Parts: sequence; C-alpha cells; structure tokens
Amino acid sequence: MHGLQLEAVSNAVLAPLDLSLAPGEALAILGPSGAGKSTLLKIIAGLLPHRGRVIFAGRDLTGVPPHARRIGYMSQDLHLFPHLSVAANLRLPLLFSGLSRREQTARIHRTLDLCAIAHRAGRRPATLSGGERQRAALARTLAMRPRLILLDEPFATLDGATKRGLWHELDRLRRGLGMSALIVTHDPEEAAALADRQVHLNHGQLNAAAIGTLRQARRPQPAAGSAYYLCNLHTNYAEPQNGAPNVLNDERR
Ligand SMILES: Nc1ncnc2c1ncn2[C@@H]1O[C@H](COP(=O)(O)OP(=O)(O)OP(=O)(O)O)[C@@H](O)[C@H]1O
Repeated sequence: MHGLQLEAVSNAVLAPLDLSLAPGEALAILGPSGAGKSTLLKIIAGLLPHRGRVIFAGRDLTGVPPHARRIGYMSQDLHLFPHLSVAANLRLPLLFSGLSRREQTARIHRTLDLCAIAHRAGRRPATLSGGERQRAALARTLAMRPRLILLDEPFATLDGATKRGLWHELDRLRRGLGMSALIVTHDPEEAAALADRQVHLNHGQLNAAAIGTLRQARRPQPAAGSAYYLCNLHTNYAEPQNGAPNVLNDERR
C-alpha cells in the first residue's frame, strides 16, 4: 500500500520539493508566516496549479479534481456554508461518494457523534461557538472517510483547554480511521500532539536539517531492509502497527 509522494512539486512560492508520507502517518508542517505552508496543502488538495507530481495511493493526481482525490481538506477559514445546518454541511461531500441517501444520513450522524457535535446537527454555523464550528468543520472533513486529511492550522483560534481536548480527539479519530495527515501549525506543542514527524518550510523550501521525529514509539516502522527516509528519500513502509482500535472498520471502503 502506498501513501503520499510529492515529486519536484513547485510553483511561484515553492521551490521544487520531494516529500513522502507513509499510510497512517501524520506529518506536521511548521514554518514562519508566508513560507508556503498553506500553498503546499492547497496543491495537494487540487486547488492550485503546480509543476511536478502529486502521487497518492499509487495514483498520479495530475488533472484529478479536488472532490475525486479522496483527500480531506480543512482550511483556516473552515468554509462551512452559513445557510445550511451542520448536518447539511456534512452531506455536501457525500453527494460525490456514491452512498445512497440513507447511507449518507447514517454516515452523517455517525461522524457528528464521533466529533461530539451531534447535539448541534440542526444548527447553522453562525449560531455555534468557535470550538463547535471547528468540530463541525472537522466532521465535514472526515465525513467522506478520506485516506488523507490536510489540516491548515485547524485549531488556531481556540483557547488552550478547548484546543488540547480537540487534539486528543483528533488524534484518536485519525488513528481509528487509519488516515494519514498533513497538519500545518505554528505551534510545536500542537505538532507534538498530532503528528509523528515534522518538517520545516522556510521561504518555500523544506529545511531538511530541521526535520524531526516526534513520536518514535508510535511512528510506522520501515519495511525490513529499507532505509528510513526523511525528506528526499522515498521508501516503502509496512502498514502502521499502532494497535489503535479501528473505530470505523466497517465503514472503510
Ligand atoms: N492567491 C495568491 N496570490 C498571490 N500570492 C499568494 C496567494 N496566496 C498566497 N500567496 C503568497 O504566497 C506566499 C505563501 O503563502 P502561504 O499562505 O502559503 O503561507 P503560509 O506559510 O501558509 O503562511 P501563514 O502561516 O501566514 O498562513 C506568501 O508570500 C503569500 O503572500
């Protein structure tokens, strides 16, 4: 099974960069404002033109529209539709999923439950607190059960206690659903809470010297005989052996 591979990806902001992400692995992207972190996520999500190749699960995504990438993307702005209820916001990505209406409804309720926001299913986003909106946006990102999620400063606007609670829940959910993640953050504590590895981006360039491992014990182990890679080397990993219960095993498709 393959994860994410970026091969010489570049645009006006980013210098050509190579990056690999193993299935089930979470990578934090740190760096100063204007470094190109959001730009990188938007390229992977299919929202910006670029040079080079984005390969996910063995498939070259060149020309593949965002909704067909099976990649969840949550921007800093959340982009919840204000005229729709929380539940209706979750239904939108599912319209492309091939699920029947009944299956969509079951998925929506299950996901709202998982994100502890089911009690706000009928509310419009403007009537929610900041933390509730973040949960709703996260639930929408997870509704289609993407194999990779791209989170751009997901909890930047929240207070410390709310943020820490959500870190824990997101980490549990991500592992339970077996998803990989790229998480843009300015906060080293958030990186440590959510990611297995981190990279630093500066002036559109990956800083290999600052690449580090955050969670040695929880990181997916390299396949026998393969060299552990950091930034520019590609290798195949074995499936993650994190021992986390798969809370949605029956839903993976
Ligand atoms: N639509 C755009 N048109 C022109 N320039 C842009 C556009 N979007 C971003 N940029 C520029 O690209 C550079 C990188 O922006 P990006 O949003 O990727 O940075 P970032 O690392 O995510 O910053 P921050 O941490 O402040 O969110 C910045 O100089 C920014 O001004």
